[in-house]
Order: sequence, then structure tokens, then C-alpha cells
Amino acid sequence: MTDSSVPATGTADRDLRAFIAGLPKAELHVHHVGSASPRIVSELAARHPDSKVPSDPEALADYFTFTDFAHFIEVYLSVVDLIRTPEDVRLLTYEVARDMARQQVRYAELTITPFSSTRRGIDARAFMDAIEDARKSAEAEFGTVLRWCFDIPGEAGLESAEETVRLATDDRFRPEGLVSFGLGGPEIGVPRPQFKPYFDRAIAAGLRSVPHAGETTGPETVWDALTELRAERIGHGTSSARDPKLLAHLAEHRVPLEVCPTSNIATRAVRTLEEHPIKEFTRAGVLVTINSDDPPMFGTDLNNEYAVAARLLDLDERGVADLAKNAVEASFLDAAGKARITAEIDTYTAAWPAS
Ligand SMILES: Nc1ncnc2c1ncn2[C@@H]1O[C@H](CCC(=O)c2cccc(C(=O)O)c2)[C@@H](O)[C@H]1O
Ligand SMILES: [Zn+2]
Repeated sequence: MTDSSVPATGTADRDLRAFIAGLPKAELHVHHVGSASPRIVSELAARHPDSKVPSDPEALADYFTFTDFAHFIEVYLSVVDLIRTPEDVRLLTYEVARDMARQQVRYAELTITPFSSTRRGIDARAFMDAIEDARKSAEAEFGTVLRWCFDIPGEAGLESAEETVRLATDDRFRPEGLVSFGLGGPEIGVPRPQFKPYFDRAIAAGLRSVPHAGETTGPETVWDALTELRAERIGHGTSSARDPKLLAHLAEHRVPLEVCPTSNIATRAVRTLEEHPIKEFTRAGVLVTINSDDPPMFGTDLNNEYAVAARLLDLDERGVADLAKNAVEASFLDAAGKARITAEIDTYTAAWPAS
């Protein structure tokens, strides 16, 4: 785990972190298994001593330190291997929602990779029942509204694409909370165009297209996501900063980027926070949203990601509130839901004592 949380820079930082802690937020790019808390992962690891995943929280923190993106995926899959029953799925999902509620997340689109669980023997129908049960409990008990993004683990190939789009569009499986369709995993050696037929089927079924792109490959991958997969938002899009025409296109067509600053450092996609292109995005007028991606694995949480963004963009409370409103605007929540959370953000910000 790289502790890349931003060092406190004095009272201003502490005040801003206090503001962020209470600020109502929406999160659009955060992974189901990647959000499993160290407590949950340790508990699951203790049940499966054959696993490489340590059950001791200290050792787990070291285990979550990655030499490169491929290593991150290897560690990620070792945690996926721990999730073996629908009850594991339900518990993990409920706990993720509880962690979000503690950070005042009112709405989140959680990326789930059903293929990875069904191929490991979890019954698809039981899997869907587990996530839907957790979603309804979380909304009732925490007030946090969860929606699902199902993503294809691209490196697993077209077999995984077929299974993912089948589960996402077949009414016997499609969960009520499903709103979007994505593409995750390594980008190198996994060109986006091959997945066009599967995204076409998902879009035809009313799902929104939100593939990862430009995280570990160049701007051409982001162009492919836009033109071939009809992306409405881009996961990361980090390399877009290398192509002024792409930046201009994203800004002109208000295609939001799901920016995950600490993730990009932890997976070595970006060398240092100071070099992160988030400033270029805002300067080009691109709609930037702030997300945590796989928070416990990256030694961060959504509140810390807002603090990182505030430091990199030199934002005050109002600027941070604008970032939170960007995520609400870019979300697939209905208009009434967007108005409700936006109003909450404005009320909270207006009531915050001027520093
Ligand atoms: N920042 C990220 N950027 C990209 N993806 C991310 C990120 N964070 C989390 N993920 C997730 O990592 C998984 C990757 C799974 C994968 O590659 C794979 C390959 C071969 C076989 C199998 C299998 O299941 O058999 C899975 C995906 O589920 C994706 O949602
Ligand atoms: Zn991601």
C-alpha cells in the first residue's frame, strides 16, 4: 500500500478536510472487490488459509503495495479468489455501502465484475440476489443509494464479454440497480474495438457506457472508447492530457473523466501526484469527477481523494463543492435525485463558516 495521502499542510488543510468529511458526495468510479475493507479481507483470508492474502491487517497493508499495474491486477485477483459464497458477496457489498455512508456518500455507481464470480463457481442468480439485498438494506439503513456498473474484465477476452453482457441484459439475471456497462483490467494488449458488439447490446438494453481507457495506454485508447464503445464517461482517461484535440473534444462534448488520483500513483500509472494531469484537465475545461477506485488497496478513501484534488488544484471549500457537484451532474441518477444532492451540497457549503 502506498500511503500517498496528502501530508497535512497546517490549519488550512485540516479545515478543508473537515469540510470534505461532512460534504455530501457522489462517487462514480469505485470497484466492488477493490473496496472490500481490510477487516473483511482479513476475515475472508482467515477462512481460506490456502490463500496468498494475509489475514493480518498489518501484513495486508504491505501486501497492497504494487510494483506495477500487472502486479496490482494479480493482487486484485487474489482477493477475488477469497469471495466464494453469495453470503461473502452480500456482506462485502453491505460493508462497502457502510464505509461510503460514513464519508457522506449519498450516491455511488459501484463497478462489479460478475464474470469473475460466476466463473469461480458462484451461482449467477444467487450473486444478483446478494448484491440487490445489500443495495436495498444500505439504502434503507444508511440512506446511501447504490447503482451497479457491470464491467468486462477485458484480459479475460470475449468469453467474459459474452457472459457479462448476458448477465446484464437477460431479465432472468439483470439486477434492478444496474445502470451502466464498463470495461476494466489491463489495457495493454486488450484493444477496445473488439468489445464493440457487446457494448452495442448493452446500450441497446438501456445501459450507459463507461469503459476504463487511457489509464495505462495512450490517448488512442480513449478515442477508441469514445468512437467504438460510445463512452459517455471515461474511466481515468489519464493519457488524454497528451492529446490537445482529445482534451478539446472531451470539454466540448462534456464527456466527464472519472479521475482517481491516488490509484494512478499506487498502480504506477502516474509517477507522482505533482505530475498528475488533473490540472491540465481543468484548464482545458474538461468535466472532472473525483473517485477512489479501490480505496483500501490504495491506502486512501474518497475524502482523501478530494483533499488530494483540492491540493493539486489549489481549491477552497467552494471549489471542492463544485467538484462534488460535477460528480452529481455526471452521474446516471435521475433529475430529481441530482437536484436533491446538489441542493444538499449547496446548503452545506452555504452554512460552512467562511475561513
Ligand atoms: N484501476 C483499475 N483499472 C482497471 N481495472 C480495475 C481497476 N481497479 C479494479 N479493477 C478491476 O480489476 C479487475 C481486473 C480483472 C482482470 O483483469 C482479469 C483478467 C483475467 C481473468 C480474470 C478473471 O476474473 O478470471 C480477471 C476487473 O474486475 C476490474 O473491474
Ligand atoms: Zn477502476
